[in-house]
Amino acid sequence: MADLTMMLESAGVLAGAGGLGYAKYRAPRVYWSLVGLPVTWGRFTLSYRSTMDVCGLTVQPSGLRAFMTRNVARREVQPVPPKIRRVRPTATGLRVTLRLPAGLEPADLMASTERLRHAWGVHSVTVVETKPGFVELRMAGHDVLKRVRMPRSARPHGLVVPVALRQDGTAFERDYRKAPMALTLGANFSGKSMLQRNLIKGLATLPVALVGIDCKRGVEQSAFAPRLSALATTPDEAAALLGALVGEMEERFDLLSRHGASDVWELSEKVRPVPVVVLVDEIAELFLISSRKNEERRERIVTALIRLAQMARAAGIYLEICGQRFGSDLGKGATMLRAQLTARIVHRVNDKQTAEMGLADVAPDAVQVACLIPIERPGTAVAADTSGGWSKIRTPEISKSEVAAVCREFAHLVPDLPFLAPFRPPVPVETPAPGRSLVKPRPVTE
Ligand SMILES: Nc1ncnc2c1ncn2[C@@H]1O[C@H](COP(=O)(O)OP(=O)(O)OP(=O)(O)O)[C@@H](O)[C@H]1O
Repeated sequence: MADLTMMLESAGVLAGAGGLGYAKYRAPRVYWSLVGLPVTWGRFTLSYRSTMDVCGLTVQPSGLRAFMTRNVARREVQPVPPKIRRVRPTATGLRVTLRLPAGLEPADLMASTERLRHAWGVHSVTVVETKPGFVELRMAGHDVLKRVRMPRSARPHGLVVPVALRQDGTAFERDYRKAPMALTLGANFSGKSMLQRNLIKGLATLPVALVGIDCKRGVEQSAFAPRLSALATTPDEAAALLGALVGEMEERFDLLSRHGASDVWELSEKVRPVPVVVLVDEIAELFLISSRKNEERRERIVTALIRLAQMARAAGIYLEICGQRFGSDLGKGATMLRAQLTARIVHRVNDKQTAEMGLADVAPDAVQVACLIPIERPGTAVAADTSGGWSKIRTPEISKSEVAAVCREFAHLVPDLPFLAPFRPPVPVETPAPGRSLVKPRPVTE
């Protein structure tokens, strides 16, 4: 019934808009549901066997099956493709679940995605292993990353935040329990801050403490002050804040050992400390030093970051680090820290070396893809997952004021954490009067 209503609505839109040609480019979802989907489904059904055959994705049938075909059905024994288990249309594409026969593995299909996409005339085909022996072919009918619309079901929950759309039309989520430490790289204007905005918008609604480190004097993060438990806007403040986080991590380890737990998630809700997400806007600001006297501060910052990256997961403290580059050129400790940040997102880069810094150790085949992200598609990136796979993603565009409004709405969720109290940011005044201060200090509650 819902489908019928959608079709009728779509037909109305089409009639009003002036036809298929218009819809194909201006309303690709409407075009897909009225034209693309039936055509692709038909094409797929009719050509499935022959396409799999020419792509080399068939195997000889088992001995019993070959015997039955030869002697009962009295037909010539033909190689068989993976069995289709389910075909499911979506608003942007078609999903097909396949049972792999012995002799085929997901990598065989992954290597043929270009050929499959041309054979069925779709924008892209992504192969995802759903469980051993099963894969899902995700066909996207059009370029869903051109205008990002997140699936309606994508909502923050637990410690999972949907932050972008994948090329196959599914939501890309940051899951802090699965991938606690993350690194986002990208050139100037590639969309790193947009990704952090999307993260903060989602995290703000969850029961977590948000800690910002934005040494560009807080230009990006100070607007989110109502929902931040702490904000450092200079390297000196960052050094003190990171020191406090290391102290808290050690106290949480004492708590874990008193309860015989190895992770905060093993503790009962009553004693479990609040998860803390630390968002660093530009890592280079913490590593680079302008004079010798800053060396000691740099040393403290780098040591604290490495300790947090190595151990803080169990204490429920998570790192989300952004930067333009992150290699040995940042100096001692940089590559060691990078190795601990296993969730990687790489936006458009200026040179292949930067893409390699982010992806070579976790998803080497994605390096070339990151190098080809066009400048006119800000917010597009390659996200590597912890299993060695990767996907092309793009964040939804969202304004700073929209995220600031969410932060104000959920300001009541700022947890009471005394160790962060000295670092609480001043809360921006919503509509400053001319000539008046833009910020007012937040009262510190001990
Ligand atoms: N997903 C997106 N869709 C559309 N526009 C975007 C997207 N992401 C970023 N942009 C635009 O691209 C520009 C740069 O984005 P952003 O500030 O996030 O980049 P950045 O990598 O943080 O840059 P810098 O390193 O200079 O701070 C902004 O004008 C922003 O509006």
